[in-house]
Amino acid sequence: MKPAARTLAAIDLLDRLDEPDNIPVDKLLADWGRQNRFAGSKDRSAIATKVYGVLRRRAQLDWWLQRAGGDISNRSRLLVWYKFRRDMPMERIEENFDGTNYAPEKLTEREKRVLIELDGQQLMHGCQPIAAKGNIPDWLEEKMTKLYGNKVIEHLAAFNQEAPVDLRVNTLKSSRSAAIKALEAEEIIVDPTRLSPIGLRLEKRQPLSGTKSFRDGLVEVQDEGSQLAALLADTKPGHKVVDFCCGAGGKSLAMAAEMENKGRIIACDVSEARLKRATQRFKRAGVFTVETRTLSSERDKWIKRRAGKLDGGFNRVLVDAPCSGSGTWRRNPDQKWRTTEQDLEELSKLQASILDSSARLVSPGGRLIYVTCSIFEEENEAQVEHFLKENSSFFLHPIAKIWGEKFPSPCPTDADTLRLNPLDHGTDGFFVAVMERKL
Ligand SMILES: C[S@@+](CC[C@H](N)C(=O)[O-])C[C@H]1O[C@@H](n2cnc3c(N)ncnc32)[C@H](O)[C@@H]1O
Repeated sequence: MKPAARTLAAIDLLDRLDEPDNIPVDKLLADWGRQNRFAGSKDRSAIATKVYGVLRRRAQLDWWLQRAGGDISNRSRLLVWYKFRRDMPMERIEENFDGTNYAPEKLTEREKRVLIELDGQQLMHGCQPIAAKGNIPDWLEEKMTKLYGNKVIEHLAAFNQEAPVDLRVNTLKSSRSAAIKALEAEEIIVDPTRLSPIGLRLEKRQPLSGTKSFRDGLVEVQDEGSQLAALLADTKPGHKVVDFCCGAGGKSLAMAAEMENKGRIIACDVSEARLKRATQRFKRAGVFTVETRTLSSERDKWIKRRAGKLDGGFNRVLVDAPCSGSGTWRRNPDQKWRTTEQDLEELSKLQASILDSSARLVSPGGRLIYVTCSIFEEENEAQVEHFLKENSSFFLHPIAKIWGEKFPSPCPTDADTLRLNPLDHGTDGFFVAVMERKL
């Protein structure tokens, strides 16, 4: 594809992301690649760089557009993003807007004036408000400042970096050192992760799905934060466990390995498609203690039936709740432009309802582990506080206690719950609370 065709494709994709059906950017790009087979891997990668580039810098690009008198559109955003790249002199920008077939219209006089206004400027400007400097929507500025205080800009910058690729070693099939060697033999260089004792971090982004190590189930792709959340469930061989919102099974896989394939995990979700993907992953990993269950909702009749059983409930119920995904902005920068205050309110209600229902499955002395990949208080601490107020038979089990028993690294928090973030921990944003039912 010529440069202008790539530019047009990127603008079209950015416009598509503004539509209300919430297709995540990674899926949109993958679908586009499948539907446009004429595009080679270099084309796809160049288009993705432009799309992510604009999504990660959107608030700053809009700030400059307003200041320089441009209109706010994805075409203008990409144009200004080009302008701030050192490798894009005016001739190259014009080449990307050449007005031919399969290319964006030629630059207007107004657009050219905007570009002249930006001559000699840097994307970051001292007069930008926090929301612009940190590339978040205005309504999130107060929330993020409350969370991160005077380090808010640094935190937002960390949320704007590309996330590393982390792997979890499947201890049913390998040790960390053996997995490092097996990957090295396939020219994949990894380093041990800092916090998770079973994690590896790729030195550089590389396709993994074709490698023997991956196909043989020695490793699974899983963010280090997600690994820690699963490990903090502290499952033991022989336990009975429910993974209440199991999705494609990431945490079930980690728990099954911790349980040495002994015991039973019931992996539930309302999405059949995700459960199907989970089943394939269990097979590859050699996990045979997991059975899947499709729920109609968090109030599914199965829960009522199980909760009423006399044979004691489950030792562990892990709730990896549906959430805003604000902890994963490094991977999904589109998400922050889509989440609204109303979404947060609706999600909070759903989370409370899921917690309330799933708690009924926990046996006396058993634990309810509440996890989100969100950084927002209303989805995290506030949920736990509300739950404990309504459920006096549960108490908070301090994270530091479990951490000290399981991990060689020092516990990153002295609070009773754990909140991870990219700047301090190098992981996605995650929240974990462990609540125990009194005997
Ligand atoms: C954060 S994702 C889970 C990710 C998964 N645990 C993992 O580690 O890969 C949340 C999941 O909750 C599921 N979900 C949404 N509403 C639900 C409900 N009412 N009851 C149970 N699961 C629900 C979604 O389908 C989604 O798979």
